[in-house]
Amino acid sequence: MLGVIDYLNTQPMDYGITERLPHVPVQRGVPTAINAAVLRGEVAVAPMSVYEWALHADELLVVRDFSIATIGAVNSVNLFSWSADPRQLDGQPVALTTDSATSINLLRVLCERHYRIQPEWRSMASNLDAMLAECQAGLMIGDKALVEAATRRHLGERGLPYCFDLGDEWLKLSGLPFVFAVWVVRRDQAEAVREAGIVPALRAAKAENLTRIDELAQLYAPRISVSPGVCAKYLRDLRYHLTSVDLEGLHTFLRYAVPSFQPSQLEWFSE
Ligand SMILES: C=C(O[C@@H]1C=C(C(=O)O)C=C[C@H]1O)C(=O)O
Repeated sequence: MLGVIDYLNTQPMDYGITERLPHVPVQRGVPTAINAAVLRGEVAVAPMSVYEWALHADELLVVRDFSIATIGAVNSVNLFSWSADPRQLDGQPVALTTDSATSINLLRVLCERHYRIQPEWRSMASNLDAMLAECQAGLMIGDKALVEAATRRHLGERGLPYCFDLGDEWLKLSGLPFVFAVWVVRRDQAEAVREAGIVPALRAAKAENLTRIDELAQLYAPRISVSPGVCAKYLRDLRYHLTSVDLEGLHTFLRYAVPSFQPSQLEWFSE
């Protein structure tokens, strides 16, 4: 079973994959749902939040050269806030989307090491109106965050919230790229994944789709009601590889976020 995160950012790996792998069942969902399906053993290969992978690295192999990553602005991991400076969120209620495992921990790291504040965290569904009615700020990810950042709505009487891109904030702290997700294979299902040819199919889809970004953007834009231009720029600004500088960013984040993780626990999936 293949897991797919139902966001625009995974389209370069996922578009056309059911035609390439007609006999492989696919499960779709938000990152936390796919993370849980992998850990339960229902899904053998999927993109996974790097935070969750690091907690379970001994059960999982990592596919070489696949990621959802950024250098600077990512455009879809945004802290919407009534405060003009994140430092003003000290002691304030801040909502964290239940869809994310990596980005919520990126915000925790930024608060600890960059802003030096301690907000009061609240887990909430990805609804910006509800988050900002209850809290001083709210973290959103994925398509909903992309749409909110592209449209910048006024919310009730308080008007337009400030918007901080966590890709940018991480670059300011570390000077490095940030890796949100890697593709993992369950160690106990690696042989079945190899036999089904899933990773070569993902690799072929990625190679072809990255040459057709405008087409992917045109097809996806109506689903989220933003322009194809916004979708195409979003896809072009993201990184889908795991080069040595991405790995440096990943290991730096994990040193802060998952101190028990050792880089030697990273084991590659052999194709
Ligand atoms: C950049 C993003 O990366 C995602 C963020 C994730 C997380 O925060 O756990 C997991 C998978 C990625 O799809 C995004 O979805 O906006």
